[in-house]
Amino acid sequence: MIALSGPIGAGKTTLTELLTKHWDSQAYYESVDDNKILPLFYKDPKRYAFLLQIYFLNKRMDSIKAASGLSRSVMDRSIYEDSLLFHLNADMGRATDTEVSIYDSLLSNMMEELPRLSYQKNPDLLIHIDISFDTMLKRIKKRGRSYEQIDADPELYDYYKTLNQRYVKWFDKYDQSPKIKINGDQLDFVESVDARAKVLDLIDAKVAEM
Ligand SMILES: Nc1ncnc2c1ncn2[C@@H]1O[C@H](COP(=O)(O)OP(=O)(O)OP(=O)(O)O)[C@@H](O)[C@H]1O
Repeated sequence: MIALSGPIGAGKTTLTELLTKHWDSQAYYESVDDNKILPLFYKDPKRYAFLLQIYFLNKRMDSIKAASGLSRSVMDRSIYEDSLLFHLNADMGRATDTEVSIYDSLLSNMMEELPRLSYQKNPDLLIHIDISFDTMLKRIKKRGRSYEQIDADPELYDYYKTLNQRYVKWFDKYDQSPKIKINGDQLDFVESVDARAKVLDLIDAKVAEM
């Protein structure tokens, strides 16, 4: 099982599609457009931050159970990033200490690897797509999901900026599995065929050495 990570608009969904076509393996997507809580969260983050995390935690655990054990299955986002996002929201006063501590302990309880379980919850490889803050803003604008737009809510600018910075530290510290970083600014695999081939080569080489 392989998990992708990266900031909003990094291209996780596209890379999941590319990889699973390339390997003829199974993709696990968390549909953003069907998520009824996400627009509510963007409108009133204080009220919906905790509920949104419980929603994601539940959904991602479903994907982990389905994807685990399947060779080269790919999840379009890792469960650990939810925690990164939730902590950022909590630091912005959108969740209480009690909610954070319940979330943290629930996550660690759910992710504990038990020898008697037939499936493993941590991925075999994490593929992280690193994009700069500028690229992130451009992609968010280009994609045009209404609730993500800074024009509609200027406070999102700081939220996105801090999020992007926290991703860098998060990836450096990540140690739950082997990992590889793709420079999404230099290798625009969404637009460029050459970049696509290079990214697939990099990932194939990493998988071969595991
Ligand atoms: N745990 C979370 N807490 C708060 N918001 C979240 C969380 N997970 C995802 N989101 C929000 O959901 C939306 C989709 O995010 P995500 O990065 O998963 O998909 P994406 O932007 O479509 O990714 P990509 O373009 O890389 O395929 C974003 O607005 C993001 O902020």
